Amino acid sequence: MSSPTDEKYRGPAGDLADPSTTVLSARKLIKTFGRVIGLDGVDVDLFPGEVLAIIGDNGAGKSTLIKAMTGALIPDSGQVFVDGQEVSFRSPQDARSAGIETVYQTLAVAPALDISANMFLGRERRRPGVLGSVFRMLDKKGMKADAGTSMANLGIATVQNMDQAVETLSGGQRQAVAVARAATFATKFVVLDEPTAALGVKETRQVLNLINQIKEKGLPVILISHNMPNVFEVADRIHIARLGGVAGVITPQSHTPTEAVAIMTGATTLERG
Ligand SMILES: Nc1ncnc2c1ncn2[C@@H]1O[C@H](COP(=O)(O)OP(=O)(O)OP(=O)(O)O)[C@@H](O)[C@H]1O
Repeated sequence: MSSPTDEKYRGPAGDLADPSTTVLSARKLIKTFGRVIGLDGVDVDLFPGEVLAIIGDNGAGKSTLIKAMTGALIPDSGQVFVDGQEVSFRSPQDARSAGIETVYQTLAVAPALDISANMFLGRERRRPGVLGSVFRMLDKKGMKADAGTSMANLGIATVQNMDQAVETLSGGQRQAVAVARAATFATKFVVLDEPTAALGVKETRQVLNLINQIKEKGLPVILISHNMPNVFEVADRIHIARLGGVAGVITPQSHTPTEAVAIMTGATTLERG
């Protein structure tokens, strides 16, 4: 029999799911860097339509976990399932082809290019007919229109002109372009690694709104963040990474931010069932 306190700390959120019911599942992921253990047998589930936050102290293994699930790092062992099918991504491009978009802290935007060129970077669309197939002409008009529609659909009203070079945008607007690009091309889920770390209050609000918009579109989101108020505002579940492992999975309803930090730092242990 468990006491109410045990129940609270165990929570329903940490039970592992059948990968056939998840968008993404990782099982027993291990990644070492020489003697350093990056991942020590980590399990993760991402359910349809949810925002899953990944929190943890510096060096807890958050980035390594994301990279090992999205082809940027190849795990030493373990399994990754997408829509119930086991995958083994060998590169980030493999994951992109499978409908997974990741926005890293170090933004992969091309500053000198305009917004629509950035949106379609690496996925440039050619003009129809011989103009595209023989002369390799780009469908700039179509890309511009679609970039504008994507930004508008995501409620990004502050960027008016798709011809504007990305280097002239504010940090928040640049982040918005990167997130909009991810949301436009992802068909499975979007991963955001510290999307608000370098942003001011207003810009952070814009990115949080974007996360909610992506969720409303039905795309699940994995959000890595150190910002507890942000995490508690947008996450459905919170995966707490610690020392290469998992300290537990909680929800904003089951725990307070203070309790989350205590679990994250090892001051409290989250008992698992
Ligand atoms: N390429 C690498 N070579 C050697 N060690 C690495 C490498 N990448 C990560 N590590 C180590 O693996 C552990 C987990 O690092 P990781 O970057 O995943 O942590 P994190 O939780 O994302 O941290 P932060 O919040 O500081 O970004 C750390 O001890 C780190 O030093």
